[in-house]
Amino acid sequence: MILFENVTKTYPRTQRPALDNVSLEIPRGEFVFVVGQSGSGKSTMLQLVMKEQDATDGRILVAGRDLDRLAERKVPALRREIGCVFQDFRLLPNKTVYQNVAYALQVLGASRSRIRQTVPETLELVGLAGKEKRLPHQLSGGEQQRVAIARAFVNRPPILLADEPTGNLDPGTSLDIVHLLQRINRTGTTVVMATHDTATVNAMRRRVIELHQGVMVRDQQAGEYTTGSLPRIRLGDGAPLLHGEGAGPITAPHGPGSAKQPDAGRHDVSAGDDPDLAGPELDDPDEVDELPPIGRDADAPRPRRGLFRRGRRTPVNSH
Ligand SMILES: Nc1ncnc2c1ncn2[C@@H]1O[C@H](COP(=O)(O)OP(=O)(O)OP(=O)(O)O)[C@@H](O)[C@H]1O
Repeated sequence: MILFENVTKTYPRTQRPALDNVSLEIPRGEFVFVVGQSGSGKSTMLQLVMKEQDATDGRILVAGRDLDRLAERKVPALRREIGCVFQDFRLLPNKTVYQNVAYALQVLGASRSRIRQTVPETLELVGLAGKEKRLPHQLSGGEQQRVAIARAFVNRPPILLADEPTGNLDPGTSLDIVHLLQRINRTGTTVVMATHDTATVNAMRRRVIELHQGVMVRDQQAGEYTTGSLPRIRLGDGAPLLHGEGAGPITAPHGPGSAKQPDAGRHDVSAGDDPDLAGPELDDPDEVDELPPIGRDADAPRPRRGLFRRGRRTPVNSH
């Protein structure tokens, strides 16, 4: 599903690669944490998957597509396969919960009947049934992130990328959000979550890919994440540092086995047409221009700072 073969990314006018000869495979349906200090290359990795950035060297396959050979006109189709969640939620402030989620389908040209069916069932999935008519400022931080997850997932993408989705949330709420991502993962969607959040990673015990100055230094099933306190192993001259002696098996990157298989991980959740759950009609089709960057909104103008560039880091109330 996602394959990196000897991928290097060096940004213009920089000395050191942001990602340095990274090889990995993430099979369909997996849940993976990407961890590492600030500047280690986590966001760059996610941007490469989205083709928000191009690799300087190496090969990337995503959902059966070789990104280096993907024509520009086919990038929107790639992005429709990928939902994105960010630290700062990026909701439309003047739209209700329902409208924020419906919008993601509307820009994809979904029919009204599909929107009326899918939005309520997705809001129910993320635990927001009953809050359809609230505006983002009437929600807690955790609830806002649930809306963002609903928006990213409403089209049932086979891949969900989450870049520091718990960065603005307190520990308990963070765990709730990661449990929600796990629930989405159980529907067959591959989840890749970049995070600094050691407690969450340690609570979940899923696959952990660790980056250090752009180098992948760990790829571990059922991994932990402990910053600074574990002994480090030197592999040899010039080799990367390896964390976590005794912390569990350290696996080699997977081979390129399944990466070319077409994605079939979509999952439909059926729900009835409950009028109580149906939100207000979208009043203005021209609102498409206001849509903030999300993964599947491939046709919207791309922000200059990139889909995965950080916005504010202002803590918000997450209770
Ligand atoms: N557009 C860019 N132009 C130049 N350098 C960049 C750009 N984006 C990222 N970098 C550099 O690439 C390296 C990796 O950055 P990246 O944002 O991928 O790290 P990160 O692990 O996601 O960090 P953080 O956790 O702070 O978000 C850093 O040295 C960063 O300064």
